[in-house]
Amino acid sequence: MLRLWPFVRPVRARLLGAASVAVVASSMGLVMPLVLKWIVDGPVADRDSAGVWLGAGVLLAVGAGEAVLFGLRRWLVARPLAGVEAAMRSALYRHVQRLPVGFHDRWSTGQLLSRGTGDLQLLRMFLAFGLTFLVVNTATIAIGLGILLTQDWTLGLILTAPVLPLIWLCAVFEARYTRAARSVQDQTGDLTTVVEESILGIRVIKGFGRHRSQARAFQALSGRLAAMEIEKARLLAGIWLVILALPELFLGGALILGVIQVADGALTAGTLVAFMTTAMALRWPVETIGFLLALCNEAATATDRFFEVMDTPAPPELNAPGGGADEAEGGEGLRFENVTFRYPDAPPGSPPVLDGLDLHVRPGETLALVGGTGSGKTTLLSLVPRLYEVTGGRITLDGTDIAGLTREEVRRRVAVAFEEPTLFSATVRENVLMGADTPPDGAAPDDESLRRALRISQADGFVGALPQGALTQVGEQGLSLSGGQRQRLALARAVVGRPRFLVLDDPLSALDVHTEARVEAALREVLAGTTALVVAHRPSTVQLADRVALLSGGRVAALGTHAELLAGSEEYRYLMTGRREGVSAR
Ligand SMILES: Nc1ncnc2c1ncn2[C@@H]1O[C@H](COP(=O)(O)OP(=O)(O)OP(=O)(O)O)[C@@H](O)[C@H]1O
Repeated sequence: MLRLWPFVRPVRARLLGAASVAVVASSMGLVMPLVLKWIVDGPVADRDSAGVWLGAGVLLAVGAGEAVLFGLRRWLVARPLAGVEAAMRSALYRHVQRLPVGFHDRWSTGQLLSRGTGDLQLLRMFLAFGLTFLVVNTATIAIGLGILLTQDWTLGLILTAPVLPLIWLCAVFEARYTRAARSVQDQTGDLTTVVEESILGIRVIKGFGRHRSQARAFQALSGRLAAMEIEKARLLAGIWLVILALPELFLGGALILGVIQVADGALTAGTLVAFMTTAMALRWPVETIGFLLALCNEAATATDRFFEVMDTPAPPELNAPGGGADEAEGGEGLRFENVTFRYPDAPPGSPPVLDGLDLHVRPGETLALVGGTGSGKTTLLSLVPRLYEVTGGRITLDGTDIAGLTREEVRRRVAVAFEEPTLFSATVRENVLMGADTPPDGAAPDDESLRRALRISQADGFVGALPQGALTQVGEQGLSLSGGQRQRLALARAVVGRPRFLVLDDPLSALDVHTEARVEAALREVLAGTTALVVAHRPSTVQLADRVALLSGGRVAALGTHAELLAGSEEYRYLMTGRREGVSAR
């Protein structure tokens, strides 16, 4: 938990102030028994009613002072710690955004969500309350035991006796509770994933009438979580029982001994009252130790879970300072040289997806990539904007190795549109302009580029018919669009920045043939000046391209025009026409 220091550092003065105020407030609670002793042995014994009133007034003042100080403690930490939580959440979000796609392949959304919400809330609670009171209660117990020992050392020793066994029991409890807390927090993440997936996949669940079995599966998972929570509660109840009962037994023993001493005249009644009230005042700090230890454990687990994500190394922002720029303007196009790629989480021994692949897309050329399902087309495309890093070989943009360019530079030159179009909860305009360079502060938003991009992707018609045109909110919290409409907006996003390189993964798969033909006609205008690599499944999409590459066995198995490949490659013919015998290319 010491690793939280960089986040806590900015508020250290406030935290220290709050802890000091709380120690003073708690100690004021311990002054009360001393005032009581004075009242019993003094004014009560002397039947001095004015003295009793005075004593009562002092008690009231001490109580009010304690309340004000506890309020001050809360005021001191509430706002700064909300800031600490926000800063940690931002750091986590920033890091998750920077982590490579390979990380997101491995991690479930629910685990990331629960770490960014529940775990951080727990940490704030611990810092605001748990940490302070661990310090305050320890100090209060130490001061209280000191007072008890000075009032009557024999009775004091009896009350101090259970301290050592309690410490040992707490250590045993902590080890067990940590395991349970970790399991509960991990299972909460898994449950979040199930909720997220079933909401995203609600159409499939309903379509296959699986809502009952899905609900049963969810119930089983949440039942396991509940059982773990009960296990946690059982552990907490056990330690609480011991923490409550053991001191209570010794307190009873001290009371019997004290009464005997008072009867023998060895102790004043006031001292016994003060002793017992001090001991009672220590009950709350002792009782809460169990709860605080539990909170401390959960916070430690939350810290571990937070740093598990934060410790995953993100790729450096800059690989080669100064490498970049448009030094080879109008250069060599896009070149794959002996590219090999294997997914980081691929089963050991499995062949690489791409194996020594060579391909050259000439400047201004549009090259269609065709291949059987699972042949690695999407994988090859993902390597160009460096969503994954090549395992071997290199990829060059206009002669510059992309490994030597900053990711920012690569992504400025290369625009992408994937088959699964993702729209964010924002306006159409914001979704599309994500693909353009961010204008410098204060610059006018580029409406002309937006109109052009919407026209090329044939989206201007339906966007114009939306309730607020391009300013209509779409995405999860907005208007639902059809698959083809979403695909066209994703295509608009890819072309809006007039990129030099365009990488499209079957961008027209959801369109009807007429719309596809119109998009293709408009796309030709963009593709004329752009070097493009386009995954194609249908002959109509292939028509867009100058040449076609057939991907098979992790390499380019054939390269040529559509007609050449139809005539010369059986596999290509089969993919495009479903027939193996020769066909005449039209
Ligand atoms: N994130 C991943 N981790 C591990 N293996 C993956 C990952 N993504 C894809 N693969 C594997 O890599 C191979 C190539 O997948 P890819 O998606 O590139 O094929 P594709 O040619 O685009 O297929 P399709 O035409 O069906 O979209 C497949 O065997 C697939 O199982």
